Amino acid sequence: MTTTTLTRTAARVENAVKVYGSGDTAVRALDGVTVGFRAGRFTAIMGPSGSGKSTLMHCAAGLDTLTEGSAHIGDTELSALDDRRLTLLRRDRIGFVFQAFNLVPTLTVAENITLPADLAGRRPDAEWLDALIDVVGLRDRLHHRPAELSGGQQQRVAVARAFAGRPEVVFADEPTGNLDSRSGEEVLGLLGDTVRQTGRTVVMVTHDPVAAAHADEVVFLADGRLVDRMEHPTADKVLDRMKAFDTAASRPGGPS
Ligand SMILES: Nc1ncnc2c1ncn2[C@@H]1O[C@H](COP(=O)(O)OP(=O)(O)OP(=O)(O)O)[C@@H](O)[C@H]1O
Repeated sequence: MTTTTLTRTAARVENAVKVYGSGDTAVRALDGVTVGFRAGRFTAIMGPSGSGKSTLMHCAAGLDTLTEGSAHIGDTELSALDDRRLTLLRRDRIGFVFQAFNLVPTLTVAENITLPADLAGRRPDAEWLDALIDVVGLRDRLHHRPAELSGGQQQRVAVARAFAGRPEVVFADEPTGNLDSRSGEEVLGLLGDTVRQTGRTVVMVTHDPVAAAHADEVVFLADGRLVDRMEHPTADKVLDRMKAFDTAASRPGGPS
């Protein structure tokens, strides 16, 4: 039994293979990845460009399907769900933050945050929302529209929206990609604070060692394979590990 199966995981994939295309042009974006994302923690997925980070996130979150293997949110195996139930699972149990903030420009900050719940016909938990608004520091902006906010503030709204429904896991794909470094730091600090203050789970794809250093743990992909995990990362340690991808010793199947 591996550590992964002994620890409670909010999301996991087992023997995940993803092949895009077919024949001569087929790309094996995931090549047998088994990884669990621990509940109540902030995990970063790192790796060189094209290593399969976004593919892993999309398949783990039910935005895309695996070619082989399985993906689970909690105890639910995603391939067992039809399209309708998968849509409901994404809506009810997962939050998303993307590089583009994806806010609705005609709605206020408050309306954007509660939009998923409103669309689902659910009343958001008022106490939870109230606490969340303080964590993201948007109380004095609730009646503004996205265009009246800075990029960093808009991404804070997207973070609040992702957590508003108390999801089991929030997936973030390069959430600071459109932000200057200071705003990026704020959003990353916010993701970490939200995890630590609320016990929620975040899985973030990034190629930036400074961003990864905000996480509790980093998992490293190379050539579609999981090659390492690192607890308590620092930017320097992550950068050093990334540099090692160029050496033969770090290649899958190579000496460790
Ligand atoms: N829709 C697609 N069709 C064909 N190939 C794809 C598709 N999406 C990704 N790929 C390929 O799969 C591999 C993994 O891509 P992926 O986007 O998951 O990597 P990544 O680590 O997130 O890269 P980056 O850091 O550059 O965003 C790459 O070779 C990519 O070109």
